[in-house]
Amino acid sequence: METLVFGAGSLGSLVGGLLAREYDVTLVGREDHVTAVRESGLRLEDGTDDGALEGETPTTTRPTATTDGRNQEADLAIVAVKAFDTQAAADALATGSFDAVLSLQNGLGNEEQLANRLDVPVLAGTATYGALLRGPGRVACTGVGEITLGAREGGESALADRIGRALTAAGLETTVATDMPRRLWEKAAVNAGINAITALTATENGAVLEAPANDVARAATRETARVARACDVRVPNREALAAMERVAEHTAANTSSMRQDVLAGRRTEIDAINGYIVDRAGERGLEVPTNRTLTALVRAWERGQGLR
Ligand SMILES: NC(=O)C1=CN([C@@H]2O[C@H](COP(=O)(O)OP(=O)(O)OC[C@H]3O[C@@H](n4cnc5c(N)ncnc54)[C@H](OP(=O)(O)O)[C@@H]3O)[C@@H](O)[C@H]2O)C=CC1
Ligand SMILES: CC(C)(CO)C(=O)C(=O)O
Repeated sequence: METLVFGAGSLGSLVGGLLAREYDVTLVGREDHVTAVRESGLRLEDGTDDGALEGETPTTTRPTATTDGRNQEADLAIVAVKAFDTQAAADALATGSFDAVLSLQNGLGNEEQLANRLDVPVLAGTATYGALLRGPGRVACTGVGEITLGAREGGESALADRIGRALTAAGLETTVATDMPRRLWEKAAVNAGINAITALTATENGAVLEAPANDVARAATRETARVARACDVRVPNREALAAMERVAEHTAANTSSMRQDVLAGRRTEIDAINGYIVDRAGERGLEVPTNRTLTALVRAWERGQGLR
């Protein structure tokens, strides 16, 4: 399975590096990383606390690497850019030729943007692997998780089954799911409850389990589940709240991706998480005051940094 990974940052380099043990992989990334990969290969390192990858890493794989994502050809294109770069990725991929495109991004609306621009099937996906680009040509797996993928509208998909088998054969933990809309919305409900709050309050994920942040996190999660149902995706409040608190408990000592972005002075994925929920709620005449406030505050921070 020839694979193009569009967005060779942390997640894209990890997934691309793991796949390159088995398949021809092309990474589309930035200059310094691409140069390092071309010169010395891509080094995969074990960044897990418990040495979960010991024995398999460090290892060096040799994917092809380029800074130009236009006019590429592959069986599969995996999109691993931040959500605010999805449209640019779609525009570049539209100049190439692929049998399928798979998003592994966080947030909502990425698959829709890709599908609106591309003539090939777009699959939905999520990744619970932890990845960190430690420097040019060096990526660490900070947590072994899994990739879940399937038809973006839900239901059976022979294409998703085929890609799922190929990812599994390359040693990636993979699940093919028939309920991707529910999974994406539930993940968004988790992120809506954790990411912006921890970014704004400079706390670790576990903080949302305790007063006074817990009320705000639960309100954001409940609002998200309500909007999901208004979009015909069945996400009961009880399940969304349980998922948010389960993830916060399991990752209590972790720094959320949005807090990491804020700490690094980078643009966040607020538009694809709380912001997306505000937009869908607005279209349906629903009030989502908690998500609206969190979105406004994170956008105000981004504006203050000159990031938007
Ligand atoms: N990291 C993780 O552990 C996980 C991440 N995710 C999700 O995966 C997605 C990617 O996250 P992550 O890997 O952390 O993000 P990164 O910012 O590390 O990776 C994205 C990379 O793509 C590059 N890029 C963007 N546009 C282009 C382009 N047109 N051409 C070439 N390179 C480009 C970026 O460069 P530049 O920064 O210079 O623009 C960056 O290096 C997000 O949606 C995230 O939420 C999901 C699960 C786990
Ligand atoms: C699940 C969670 C909240 C883990 O930190 C995450 O997905 C993120 O930080 O973006």
